[in-house]
Amino acid sequence: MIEVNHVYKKFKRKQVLKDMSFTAEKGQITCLIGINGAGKTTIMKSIMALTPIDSGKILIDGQKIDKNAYEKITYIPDRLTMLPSYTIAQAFSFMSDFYKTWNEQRATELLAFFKLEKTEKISSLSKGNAAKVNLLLGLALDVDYILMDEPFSGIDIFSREQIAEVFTSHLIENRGVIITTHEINDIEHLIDKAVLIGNGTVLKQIDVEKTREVEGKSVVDVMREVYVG
Ligand SMILES: Nc1ncnc2c1ncn2[C@@H]1O[C@H](COP(=O)(O)OP(=O)(O)OP(=O)(O)O)[C@@H](O)[C@H]1O
Repeated sequence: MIEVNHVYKKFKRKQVLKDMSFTAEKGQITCLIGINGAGKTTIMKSIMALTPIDSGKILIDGQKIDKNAYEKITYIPDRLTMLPSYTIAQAFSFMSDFYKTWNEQRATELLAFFKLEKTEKISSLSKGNAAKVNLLLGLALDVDYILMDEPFSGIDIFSREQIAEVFTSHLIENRGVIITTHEINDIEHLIDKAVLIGNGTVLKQIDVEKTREVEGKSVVDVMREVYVG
């Protein structure tokens, strides 16, 4: 489990995270929802210890993140950071050299799933295909937790559907996934938990299935109550 406990973070005088607390379970997809600037990326980077927090505690399976934790967790940023001159094949060998947890077989499986060719150059990928390669490079690591920043952002409906399919496949099973979005519609049916963020804090955590069954409400219904009032 990832536990975020009473986390505070300021950038200069701006309090970006204020008493932020939530959990994300293994085997579940947790979605952080909030408008632009709500602090979603900051919390992801804080979980990865890429951004130092001012106070509070973040635990991964009960442990503070250290260099060994990087074999357990990975962060997929909102854009592909691989060298543009690389082909996908070169990106694969870079990942294999760099990460002990790289799983070439899974990478090849994902490549076929996304109908991409290893000979394609990163610089010539369309936006949607670049998003798929970005996701692929993260998903091909044998880690327990995957953090994804806006995996559906700015890509067409067919690519979104294809990416959504990955979320329901064995490629995700048993792993803990945290994704951020400000567009819930595409993924409401895929997620187990929604964490509604506003003003740097958690306004509400929703068990999606329970809320649907017991209260008859969708995530969007609850969002309307929380954000619109
Ligand atoms: N390195 C930084 N230095 C100064 N301010 C920062 C830094 N990183 C983030 N911020 C500020 O922190 C706030 C939260 O940013 P963050 O990127 O976490 O939001 P977000 O919810 O991910 O937004 P978006 O949906 O637009 O990606 C913003 O006001 C942003 O300007």
